Amino acid sequence: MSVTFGDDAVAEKAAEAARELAAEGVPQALASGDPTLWGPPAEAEAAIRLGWLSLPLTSRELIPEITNLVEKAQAEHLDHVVLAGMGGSSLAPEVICATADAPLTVLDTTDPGQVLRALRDRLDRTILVVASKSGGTVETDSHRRVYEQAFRDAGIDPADRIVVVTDPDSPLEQLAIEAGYNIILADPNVGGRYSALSAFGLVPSALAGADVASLLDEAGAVHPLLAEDEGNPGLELGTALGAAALAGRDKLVLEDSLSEINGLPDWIEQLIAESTGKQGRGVLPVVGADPGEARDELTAVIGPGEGGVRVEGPLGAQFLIWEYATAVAGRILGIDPFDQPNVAESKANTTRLLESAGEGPLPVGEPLLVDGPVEVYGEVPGQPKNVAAVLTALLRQIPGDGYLAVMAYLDRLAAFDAPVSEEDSFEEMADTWAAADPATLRALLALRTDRPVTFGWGPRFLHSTGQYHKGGPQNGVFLQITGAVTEDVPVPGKPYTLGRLQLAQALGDLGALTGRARPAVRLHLTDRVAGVAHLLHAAREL
Ligand SMILES: O=P(O)(O)OC[C@H]1O[C@H](O)[C@H](O)[C@@H](O)[C@@H]1O
Repeated sequence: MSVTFGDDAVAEKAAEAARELAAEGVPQALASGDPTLWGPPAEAEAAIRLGWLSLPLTSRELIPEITNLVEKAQAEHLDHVVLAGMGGSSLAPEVICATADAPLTVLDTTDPGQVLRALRDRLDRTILVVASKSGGTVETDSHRRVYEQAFRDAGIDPADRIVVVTDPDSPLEQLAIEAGYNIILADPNVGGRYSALSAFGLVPSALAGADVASLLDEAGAVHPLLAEDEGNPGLELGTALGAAALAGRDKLVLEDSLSEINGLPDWIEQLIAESTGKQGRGVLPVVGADPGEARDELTAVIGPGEGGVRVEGPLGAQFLIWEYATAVAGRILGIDPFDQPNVAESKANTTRLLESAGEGPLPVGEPLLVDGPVEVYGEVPGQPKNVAAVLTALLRQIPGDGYLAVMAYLDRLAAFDAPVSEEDSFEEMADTWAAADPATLRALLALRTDRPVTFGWGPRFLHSTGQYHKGGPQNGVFLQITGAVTEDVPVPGKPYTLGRLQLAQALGDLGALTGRARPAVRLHLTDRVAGVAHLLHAAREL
């Protein structure tokens, strides 16, 4: 495992901060789980949130139980592994499985189309992992309800197919005991985004076929370094992130293109955004972007490559080092890296919207304008006449130290429905998919501004960068995309459908953003395919 610097200024600042922390005994204290390192207000939370430090050792106890579960699933030919879990309960397994080439279907969406895709795929061979630390997350609860119903309708006993990963004594544990589900309890002294090496990361990944014992070995190999003042990669990375942010380089561009690890930036994004984005401070992770020249950017590269900071090492070690680094950066920035004080606001807004609308329509308001398949909602300066003018106005509103966040409450897999010919080369197919993918908007808009542009799928990002948007520096500009639902999915036992919940989530977050006087616009696609094409066309023509 190594942390190296391609930028002398960052290297010097990191070394200076590391010397100061070493003089205060921080590396040793953090490695031994001292909860006082983030000040008195954070102490109570930190006292029950440092269990991740010992997971490379303690999670070994889970291996026999996990092996039994895997053998049982194999014996029953359950080879379609579906993971219902939000944020910390699915981001690590997604990277672990993508890196190990182990097929895993992740459900961290309320998009009815995307959920239907999973439901219609090999239900007879599906094993569902319901993962929630709190046991009360609405998306995960909805997935469980939908799958229970689908299993029953197919004559399958849900108890034969559902595995629950949760904290001891959560409401989900109680429900799972009563329903007779397989239950694996996680270490309650580990927060969601620090849980990669806990049962949350290991159980679904092992079921999908990843070698999770090796991950623990990889983390175990760097574990002894965490108490060191010198040659401690966690300290080197954490001081680089913290000191760079204090010096104004608080946008962290995460790159992994040359790495053998697939998708780690998405996991780091949640870890950094939720841990640091609070009290008007924080580090903004930017995923999928080319490094820019902006004075407030720092590039972190996973694996080989060019960048301000390079972090090279196997996945298990990366998890532990980034967690430790985040805790160190939190101390440098003077924030509590273990809470997420603003995530609940959008959730509360969503609940209120659903309750007050009853069975009536959700209060979407009147569109400001309609441009072909795109309705525009919200306030935009300069009386724009079309989508292109709205995008231009939003880009102009980004402050000099700010960013634009694009948040798409859509089916993340829909772009792959775009028709390709078998004669097409892979590059041609990739171009076709990119032309149907709302995520392409990020790159197109990034060409028109020198400020960072981020992209998140809703509601997934609400459990990640959503904290930073609301709790971090108030310099974001926000572009929501929602879409018409053609086939909805009822949530058994609840008065709403997934489509209604998804829209209420978008509106709930929009309320939290506009309540902070942030510029925020919602583009609603009345025809999703045509709407994405229209948006991308407008962005290309800017
Ligand atoms: O595992 P759960 O309790 O369902 O939580 C899932 C996610 O929910 C919240 O939004 C938190 O902000 C995240 O940190 C967490 O990972």
